[in-house]
Amino acid sequence: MATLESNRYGKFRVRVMKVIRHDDTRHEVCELEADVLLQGELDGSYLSDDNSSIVPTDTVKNTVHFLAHDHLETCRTTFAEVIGEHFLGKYPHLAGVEVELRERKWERMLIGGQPHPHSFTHAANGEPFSRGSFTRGQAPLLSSGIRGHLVMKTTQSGFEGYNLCELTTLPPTNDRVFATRLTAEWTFDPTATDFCSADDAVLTAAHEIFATTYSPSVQRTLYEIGALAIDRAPSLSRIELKMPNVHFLGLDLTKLGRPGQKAVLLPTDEPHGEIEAVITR
Ligand SMILES: O=c1[nH]c(=O)c2[nH]c(=O)[nH]c2[nH]1
Repeated sequence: MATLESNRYGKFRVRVMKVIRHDDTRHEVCELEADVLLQGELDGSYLSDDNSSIVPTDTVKNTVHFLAHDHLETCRTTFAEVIGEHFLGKYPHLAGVEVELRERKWERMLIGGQPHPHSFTHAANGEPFSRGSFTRGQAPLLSSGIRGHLVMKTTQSGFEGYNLCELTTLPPTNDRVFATRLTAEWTFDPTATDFCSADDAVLTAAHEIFATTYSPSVQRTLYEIGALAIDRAPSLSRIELKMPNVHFLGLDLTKLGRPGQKAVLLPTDEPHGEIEAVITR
C-alpha cells in the first residue's frame, strides 16, 4: 500500500525587476528571481481529485509581482520575509513556506568618475541569494549568501606539512596562486533586521582575510573568513562556507626554451579541491 509521505509545491523562477524612483531621473533598481514552495493541508490534492486546497502556482507568481509592487525595496532578505509572512497570513491551511530569492545586482555606471543616477551595469561576480523558511507558530529562519564569487591572489599562499604516503606526488610550496569560487550562506538570528549591512560585512571580511593574510591552506583561510564574519556581523548565528580550490597549474616550458619559468600557468576547472565548513557563534 502506498503512502504519501510528504509534499510541497509552488512556483520557481518568478522574475521581477523593480524601479524605485526617487525623482524623475534618480532611480534605484532591484532584480530578483524567486522560488516559492508551499506546504500544509494539501494531501487532498494528491490523494483525491479535490483541488480546493491548491492556491494555483499562477497565483503564487502573481503574488510575488503584487508584493514586489507594494513592498520590494533594495533588501532581498526583507522581501523574502514579506513573501513568507504573506502566504502564512493569507492562507490558514498552509503550515510552511520556503522562499529563495536570487538577485541580479545592478551597479551604477561611473560616468566621469561619478555614479550615474539611472544607468547601471551588471555586477556579475557571483549570485547573491536569500532564503527564508517560515513555519506557522515559529520565528522565521532567514539567511543570505552568495554563490560562485570568484577571487584570486597570486602569492601569499602555500601548502606544506601535509600527510605524506607512497601515493603523494604534490610538492610542498610556500608561494602559489590561490583562487576560489566562494559560496557562502550566513544565517541570521531571529532579532536581526539590518540584513544588508551584515551582507556587506561578510563580503568585506572575506576579502580582507583573503587579501591580507598568508594562507597556509584553503582550510585555514576558510575558517578565518568565517570567524571574522561572525565577529563583524553580530546578527549572524552561523555561516556555511564552500571554497573549491581552483587550481592554476605550473607549466613546464623547458622545451620552449623557458626552463623554471613561473609566470605562465594553466587554468583548470577539474578536478578541483573542495573545502567546506560550517562555523557558528
Ligand atoms: O589548501 C589546500 N588544501 C588541501 O586540502 C589541498 N590538497 C591539495 O592537493 N592541495 C591543497 N591545498
